[in-house]
Amino acid sequence: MKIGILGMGGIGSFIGAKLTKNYENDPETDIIFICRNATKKAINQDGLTLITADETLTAKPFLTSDVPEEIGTLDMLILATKSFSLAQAIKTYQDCIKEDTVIIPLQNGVDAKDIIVKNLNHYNSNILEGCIYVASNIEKPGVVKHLGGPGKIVFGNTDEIDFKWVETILTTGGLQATYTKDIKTFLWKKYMFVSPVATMTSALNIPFGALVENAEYMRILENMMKEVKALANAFNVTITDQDIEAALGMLSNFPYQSKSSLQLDFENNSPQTEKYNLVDYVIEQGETFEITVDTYKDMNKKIIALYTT
Ligand SMILES: NC(=O)C1=CN([C@@H]2O[C@H](COP(=O)(O)OP(=O)(O)OC[C@H]3O[C@@H](n4cnc5c(N)ncnc54)[C@H](OP(=O)(O)O)[C@@H]3O)[C@@H](O)[C@H]2O)C=CC1
Ligand SMILES: CC(C)(CO)C(=O)C(=O)O
Repeated sequence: MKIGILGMGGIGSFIGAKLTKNYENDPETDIIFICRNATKKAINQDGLTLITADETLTAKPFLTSDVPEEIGTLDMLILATKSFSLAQAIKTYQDCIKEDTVIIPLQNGVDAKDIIVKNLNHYNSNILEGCIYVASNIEKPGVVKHLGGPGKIVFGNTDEIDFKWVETILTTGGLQATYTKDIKTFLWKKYMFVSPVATMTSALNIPFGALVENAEYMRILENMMKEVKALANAFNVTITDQDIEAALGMLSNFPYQSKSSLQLDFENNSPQTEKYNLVDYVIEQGETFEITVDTYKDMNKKIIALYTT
């Protein structure tokens, strides 16, 4: 089995280090890190380092490459780029994907599968959907720190094909992974937390703790969650008021100074951010389905004023 991980940043490295360590003595399983430039150079030189609270793992994969011919065709491809890199990444590694390659995207968002389908030049019935519950960031190329969260992967599909066997491959590889046919609900529930929190903390330029301690901010956040709930319903996914309560409560589990990755990307003047997937997508789909997303529109105006003038 040839497993490729595309994008060796916070998420890809968390997954890649564990899979490599757990499959290092298995001659039948090759783990391939698909990365480029400084990351590729650092991993080739020193291996990939994952720093966790309990241990520091150094992993040397079967292959580190950004050359499709060298990578060859893959049996499984885990997509761990940011959302804005997904379309180009699929186009670049098109030849590594055969008809039955199992593809698992883990981006924050609900449209990764649509992006893959749009950019793959052939039919593939094995494009799954997924998400990961973790906080893991690049310290420097080839060195990644697991900051918290269980690292649990939830993945699945909604058609009749059974991919339970993929769960066994991932768990044998040292990952917490759960296969579900209800993946849309998981994706939307995660989105219903990540998107409003990222949008609001970016728009107001405040850490998570400053949201929690302000009742008016929490009321606005709840409105945004309700707007996502309405949108999920338009996609035939049920989000309940209890889910919203739980999401609001979850915010207090983060340290006061926590910031969303969207906010950090704005602060760091990153050339690209996930704003489209986390903010604009809700507004765009709201308009398509004629769902009121006024709170999102207000916050979007603030984001534009704060970061693009
Ligand atoms: N980090 C986290 O804790 C969490 C992140 N997420 C989500 O997971 C996704 C990934 O996030 P994260 O890991 O933080 O992102 P990072 O920016 O840390 O990593 C993305 C990596 O993808 C690489 N990449 C992009 N395009 C290509 C390409 N064509 N070929 C090879 N490598 C490529 C980038 O490399 P390069 O530098 O060369 O461009 C970079 O190393 C996002 O959607 C995020 O929202 C979800 C939960 C938590
Ligand atoms: C909001 C958070 C920290 C939740 O995991 C996240 O995933 C992000 O900032 O992208």
